[in-house]
Amino acid sequence: MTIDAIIARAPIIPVLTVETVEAAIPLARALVEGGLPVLEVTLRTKVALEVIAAMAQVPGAVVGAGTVLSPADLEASRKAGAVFGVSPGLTPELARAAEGYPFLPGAVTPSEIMAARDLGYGVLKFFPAEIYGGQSALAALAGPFGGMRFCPTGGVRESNLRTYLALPNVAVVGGTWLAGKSEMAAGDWAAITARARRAVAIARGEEEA
Ligand SMILES: O=C(O)C(=O)C[C@H](O)[C@H](O)COP(=O)(O)O
Repeated sequence: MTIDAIIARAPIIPVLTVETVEAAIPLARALVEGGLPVLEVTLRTKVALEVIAAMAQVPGAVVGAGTVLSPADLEASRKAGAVFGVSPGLTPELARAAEGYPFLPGAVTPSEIMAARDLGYGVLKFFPAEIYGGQSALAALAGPFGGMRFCPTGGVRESNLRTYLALPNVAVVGGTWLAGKSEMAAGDWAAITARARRAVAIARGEEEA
C-alpha cells in the first residue's frame, strides 16, 4: 500500500495516544465501525508498540505509528506491525530509513516543504496546523506548491474539519478529538464510534458541525 492509497481510505485520521494495551482492540474496532479505519498510534506511551501490534489484528484497521522521530522509532513500529508511519517533521536520516515504506512526514515552512518535495514526498503532515496559520497558510502554500497535498493536524476539530477538507491541497485531516482520554479510560467505545460517524458525516457535508 502506498501512503496515497492509505489516506484515500478515510477523510480523517484519528491520532491516538493509548495508555493501556487492553484499550487497543476495542478502540480500533470502535473507530473502524464508525467509518475511520486509518489509525495513527502515537509512540508517546510505554505500551504504544504493543497497542500497534494488537490493533493490527483488527479486521479492516489500517494501523500506523505516529510521533516517529528517528529511524529507530520507524524500525520498532514496523516490526510491531505498523503499515505506515507519521512524523511531525522530517530529517535526512528518517527519509533514508523510510525509503520504500508508506510515510507521512511533517513540514510547515516553504523550505521544509521544498526539502520534502526534493526527497520525493507529495503528501505532508501540516503540524501544528492551527498554530502555523491553519487554513489561510495552506491556501497560500497552494500557490508555489500546487502539486503538494497536506494532512493538517493540530487544532482540527468537528467545527473546522469541513473547511480544511474543502481546500484543494488538503488530502485528509488528523486529530485527537475522536477518542478522548476519559472515554478510553471508561471504555466508552460506543461514544467513540458515534463521534467517528459524526465526523465522517461532517466531512461528507451530510451533517452540520
Ligand atoms: O504525536 C505526534 O506526532 C503529533 O504530531 C501530535 C498530534 O498529531 C497532535 O497532538 C494532534 O493534536 P490535536 O490538536 O489534539 O488533534
